[in-house]
Amino acid sequence: MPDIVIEFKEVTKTYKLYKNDKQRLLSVFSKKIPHKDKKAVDNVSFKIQRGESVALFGKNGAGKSTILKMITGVAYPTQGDIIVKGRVSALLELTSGFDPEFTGRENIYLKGQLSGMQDTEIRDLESTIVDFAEIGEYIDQPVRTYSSGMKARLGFAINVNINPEILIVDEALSVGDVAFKNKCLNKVNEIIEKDNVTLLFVTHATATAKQFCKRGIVMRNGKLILDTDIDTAIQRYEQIAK
Ligand SMILES: Nc1ncnc2c1ncn2[C@@H]1O[C@H](COP(=O)(O)OP(=O)(O)OP(=O)(O)O)[C@@H](O)[C@H]1O
Repeated sequence: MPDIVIEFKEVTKTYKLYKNDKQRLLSVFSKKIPHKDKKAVDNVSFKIQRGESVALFGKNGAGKSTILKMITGVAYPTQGDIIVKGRVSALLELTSGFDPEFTGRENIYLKGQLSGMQDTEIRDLESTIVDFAEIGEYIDQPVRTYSSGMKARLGFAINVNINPEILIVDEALSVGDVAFKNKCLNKVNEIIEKDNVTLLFVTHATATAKQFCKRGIVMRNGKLILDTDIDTAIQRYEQIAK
């Protein structure tokens, strides 16, 4: 029996578009406010097995981020079912979820707890995370005093070191300088080389996708149009992206 860790079953996500914010607010009280429906994800089904590395391709607005948001639980499907098994680490919005008044070190505990870890487990990883982030004495300063690059470094350091079972990487991942970026890429490589770690990678950079993934899913206007080996997926994506 294949060990499926992510499954989308006929998933649709519809956003309601209102004329303006006032109309959007009024819609909370009345169902009669005029709006247009936008299907960001349209009847999408796929299964990803434990240990697979899958690239998700599509032009701007194809529905990739919406899929990731539903996997991480930030957005919910309007129709269909989603099954996600295991600890998800999303290298997406690295700077979100920090409490600005807490120090970097305290935020390590905060994020660890939110990921379902015990304090003892977090304590064991604390020095690894601090060393990885390379933000020096700022680790004991409140996060509100950090530059955006420092926040991203700490966010990345936490997310990759909490032993994720499912790793979600967005190409928007540009954390700090070249040296740190290379360190991040090496770390992602190291994680996905472990058996049993599943990778979902969203990118427009087909060469990088090929480096990490064997399978590719191509999205267009919210629909899944192809789910196949990485070479065929890249070929198709390059055709539609022209
Ligand atoms: N909160 C929202 N309200 C209304 N429409 C939305 C919302 N979020 C996304 N959309 C729309 O849904 C569609 C899919 O968006 P999504 O962000 O998933 O695309 P994407 O493939 O990730 O694009 P990109 O490569 O630009 O990040 C787009 O047309 C977008 O405008």
